Amino acid sequence: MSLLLDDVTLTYPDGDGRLTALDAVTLEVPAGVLTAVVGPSGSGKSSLLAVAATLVTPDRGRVVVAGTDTGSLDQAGRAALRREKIGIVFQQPNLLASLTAVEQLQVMAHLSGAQPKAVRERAMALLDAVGLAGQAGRRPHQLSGGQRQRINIARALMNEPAVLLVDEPTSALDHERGAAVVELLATLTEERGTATVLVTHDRTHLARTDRTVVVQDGRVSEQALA
Ligand SMILES: Nc1ncnc2c1ncn2[C@@H]1O[C@H](COP(=O)(O)OP(=O)(O)OP(=O)(O)O)[C@@H](O)[C@H]1O
Repeated sequence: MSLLLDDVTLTYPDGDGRLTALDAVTLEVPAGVLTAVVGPSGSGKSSLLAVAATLVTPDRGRVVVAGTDTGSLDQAGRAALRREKIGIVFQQPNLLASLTAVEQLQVMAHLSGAQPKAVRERAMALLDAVGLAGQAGRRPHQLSGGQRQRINIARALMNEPAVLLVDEPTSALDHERGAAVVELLATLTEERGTATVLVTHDRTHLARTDRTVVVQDGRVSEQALA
């Protein structure tokens, strides 16, 4: 088991009271499984990702990442766990304008003090895995939106995370490029054995995911495969 949310409740301050964003959510995501999370705006999808990423601490319940109960960690411990075990892909790639494709990946590992040669080899292998080996020397403005999102995904995999959390990666792409990104996520999840959670608005992508979870008013329910 790579990611477990166990009876997680998250509330935010709301006027004099509290707003319940996640309401006793239990979700297990095994290694090698691509789980889609869908639901209306404001239903709690981003909150679920933020809790899974250990960026937000729930009021109640357990978040277990690659066997570690994150409730037992202090802030530094959670930061280390995020660096080592969790890959996060946001909606917008947020690539650094002055760096080439391969450097966008290398910078991640340099931060954690790995050997430069091994880091470059790993970065090139990942660019190859996302179909961009030939674009390694290009800067973001020389790449398409779909290519930038592929680099974003490759960058999130640099530290070989057990858990990959992906927030609306296709929202800035046309349908065909979006479908190709979801296809890539499915392949990488299977090959690398990540426990992948994909938040998406686009239900046409669900055919390519292993499983769909619906969030409604902060509660999750399983949906049969489409
Ligand atoms: N920092 C915050 N403070 C207060 N309330 C918040 C905060 N973040 C989210 N909420 C509220 O919590 C609920 C769940 O929000 P969340 O962002 O998780 O939904 P979502 O499903 O990701 O929505 P969307 O699809 O629009 O991104 C909403 O009612 C939202 O208004």
